[in-house]
Amino acid sequence: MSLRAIKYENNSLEILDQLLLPAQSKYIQVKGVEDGWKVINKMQVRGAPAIAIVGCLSLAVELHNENFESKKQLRQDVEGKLNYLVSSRPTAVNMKIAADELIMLANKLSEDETVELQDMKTLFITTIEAMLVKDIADNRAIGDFGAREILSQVTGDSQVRILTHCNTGSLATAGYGTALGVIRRLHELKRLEHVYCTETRPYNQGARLTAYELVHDKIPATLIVDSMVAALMKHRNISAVVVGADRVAANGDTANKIGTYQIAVLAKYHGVSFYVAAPFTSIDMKILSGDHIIIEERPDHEMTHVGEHRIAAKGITCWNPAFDVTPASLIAGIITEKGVFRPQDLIQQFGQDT
Ligand SMILES: CSC[C@@H](O)[C@@H](O)C(=O)COP(=O)(O)O
Repeated sequence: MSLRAIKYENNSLEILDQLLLPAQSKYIQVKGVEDGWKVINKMQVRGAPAIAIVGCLSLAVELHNENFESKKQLRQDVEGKLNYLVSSRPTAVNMKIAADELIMLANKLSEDETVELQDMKTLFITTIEAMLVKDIADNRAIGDFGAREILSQVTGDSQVRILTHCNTGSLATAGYGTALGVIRRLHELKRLEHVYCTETRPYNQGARLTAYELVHDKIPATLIVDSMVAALMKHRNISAVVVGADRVAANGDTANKIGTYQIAVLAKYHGVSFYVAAPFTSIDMKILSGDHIIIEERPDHEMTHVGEHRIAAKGITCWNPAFDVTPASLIAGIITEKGVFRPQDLIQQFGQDT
């Protein structure tokens, strides 16, 4: 049975509380937009694609139980709530892209005189529900393109050793995962010798979540702490690094979990190919470079404590940016559901969205 971070059935939404993993697997109910905003902001659900899907589904649940007097009222309601959901976490672009698309749909439907109020509401909800299915299909395509790309760099039938960072699996998406999807696909093809996952300080998404998924799926894996990456590359003959993304700029600069940038620098030094795996919903063609990405800063508590246990000296100040930006020049390829692109080819192929 694959792990399910998001359960959505009969208009009821539940998410696996990722703050409690791996010690406890407990689902919590999301009854509407206010709950949606809170579970995203508190990181009970996290990972760029999962944030967007849970945010939008929380709106679908709320809409289902609401009555509207006019299409104009429905349109205003969804616009306000989507903008509120976008404010829950700033760096991942997926929620913003989903909100912009849904607001455009709401505008179109409210102007279309052939569409009745009830049909508008139903269409809106079914569009949101389709996101869940599409994300899994996209992740499987990412997995396949990524595995083929990595295997094209090795000779014969040899197996590969991959390093990944943070959590990009079933827990960060609707299922299967992005970078972890590539790793799952390599394992399915019996071409994965071993995967190394970083602990991913300060929030330990690697040690708590990726390690949990790898053990669950019986994928040969080893945990390292973040400061071991250079030694790992020197001693363990890593074939490639694959990480996810929270936002890819039009020039290919990529914001991802803090620590990604230093891994990319080390990969360059050691001649290891560094890949980003992300769906198109993580690509922000509206911004030219990573300089325009807002980096979320999280509370000191996440650094000074592990759970409720304080590990840092009392009185010390902290700097806790949750993400960093890896320059496009360090990225060998961006693995998407439409294929693998060199960062510099994104603009040429898809144009800047102004
Ligand atoms: C498929 S998820 C890709 C990224 O969102 C992931 O690596 C990451 O950085 C998640 O950060 P988080 O702060 O846990 O939401």
